[in-house]
Amino acid sequence: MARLIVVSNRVPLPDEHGSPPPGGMAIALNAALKKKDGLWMGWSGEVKGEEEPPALITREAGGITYALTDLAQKDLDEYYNGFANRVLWPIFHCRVDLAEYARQEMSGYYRVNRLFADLLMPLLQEDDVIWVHDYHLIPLAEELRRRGCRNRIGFFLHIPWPPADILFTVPIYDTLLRGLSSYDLVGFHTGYDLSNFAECLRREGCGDLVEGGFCRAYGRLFRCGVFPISIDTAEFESLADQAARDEALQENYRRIAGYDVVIGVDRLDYSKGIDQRIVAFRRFLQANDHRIGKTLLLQITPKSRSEVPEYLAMQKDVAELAGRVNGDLGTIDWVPVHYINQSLGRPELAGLYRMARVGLVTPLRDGMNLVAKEYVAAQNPHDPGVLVLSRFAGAARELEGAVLVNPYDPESMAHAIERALVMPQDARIERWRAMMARLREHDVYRWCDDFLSCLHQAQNTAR
Ligand SMILES: O=P(O)(O)OC[C@H]1O[C@H](O[C@H]2O[C@H](CO)[C@@H](O)[C@H](O)[C@H]2O)[C@H](O)[C@@H](O)[C@@H]1O
Ligand SMILES: O=c1ccn([C@@H]2O[C@H](COP(=O)(O)OP(=O)(O)O)[C@@H](O)[C@H]2O)c(=O)[nH]1
Repeated sequence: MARLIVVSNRVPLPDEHGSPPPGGMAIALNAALKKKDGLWMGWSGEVKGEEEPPALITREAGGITYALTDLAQKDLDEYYNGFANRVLWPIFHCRVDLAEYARQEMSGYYRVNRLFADLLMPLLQEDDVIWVHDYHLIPLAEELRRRGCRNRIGFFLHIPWPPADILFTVPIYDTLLRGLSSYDLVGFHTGYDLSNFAECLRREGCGDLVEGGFCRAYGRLFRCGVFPISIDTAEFESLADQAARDEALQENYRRIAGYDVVIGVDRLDYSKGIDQRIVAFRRFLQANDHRIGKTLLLQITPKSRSEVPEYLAMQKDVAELAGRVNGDLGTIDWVPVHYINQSLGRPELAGLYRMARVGLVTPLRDGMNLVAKEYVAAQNPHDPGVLVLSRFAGAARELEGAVLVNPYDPESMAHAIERALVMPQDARIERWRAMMARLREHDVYRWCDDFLSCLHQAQNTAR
């Protein structure tokens, strides 16, 4: 049986009992890895001394082998905080204005990819199938091929692929495009991402899509496809049901239970449109006097990538904005914006999603956005809340029952919030059923199976 090797920057390690960590993708990949005697390789999350030689520490847990490497601070700064999160992340999210390109950081990015390839090569067996995840590791297949690797290698991009004129602002965009052509399958969340990718190849004159789900570029033929990631839908439904019956949890929520709750859940990231959302919520309150004192925005926002300057600046800006709205509009017994910088566990999130009458998911741009899907899966089928969703989230391509909004237009967002709050129950149920049918059929296990079966079919032209 061919083994499955998953490679990603972060590795979701199991807890001390060997259970997979929370997160639909981690659970689905864990299940696939267990079936296939698999191995998951990536960064340990630890920093090593500059002088310590690179090494892989392997450990077994729950039927899976984890192969982890520490990174030196310089590697982390240049590869993760630098090129990945100060060039690729902003540019792929169409924020050219925030990109800070430095040649040294780009070198660090390639150095860490070479390090991953060096460490992985000795572990590989002839029939292993390799699945590489995300923008941190675009060059990995090319590096593995250089070292003689002839295995099938798939790549999945979790963030959007940008339009050609935006990608071309990365000084080494052609190296990235060429790097992807070393894979046997390249997967995206949406058809828009795939067509942007193809447009980049065409404009560069180095390739195009060809019949049958293939792409020909840089002299190689490889598969390309659309694989929208999803959640463990059944698990989220059941977590929300349990939360609704959990007296301790309900007691915790007592203080907000009497209000109409509008919920936002996002990492503190500029791509998520959190400040635009707070501005829109303020407009909504100002335009709807009768909501004053009755409706609140519960914004759960764990801090993220705090070593990257743009993220650090955002921490201050969003906190100040929330404080200003509360200062201007709040009263002694009502705080309009509950802004929380903590990461909550899934059972608690599921309960809060269920309690909220509106899920406000308004990224400026997002690969998929799993929160949108979780909000839907957590609703009470007899009295569901309404999802207000940015048209620029990958999830908008699938969740047709959502109220779609333009996150750059605060007035239309304010209007959408009011529309969601007054929507009659039968309309809410109809919208929810359509979205839930999609999520039940296309859960994260389906995503994983679809990608892997396509990768198994992919003709390995490197063999
Ligand atoms: O690892 P971090 O730097 O802390 O960031 C967390 C993850 O953020 C990104 O998530 C993306 O993947 C989601 C699942 O496919 C998708 O729904 C979302 O739209 C994306 O933003 C990133 O791509 C991951 O690699 C990070 O681990
Ligand atoms: O306090 C929190 C906030 C978020 N999440 C989870 O983080 C994921 C966020 O994924 P999404 O695709 O929405 O965005 P990303 O952060 O990956 O860009 C979702 O599964 C959330 O349930 C969580 O577990 N606790």
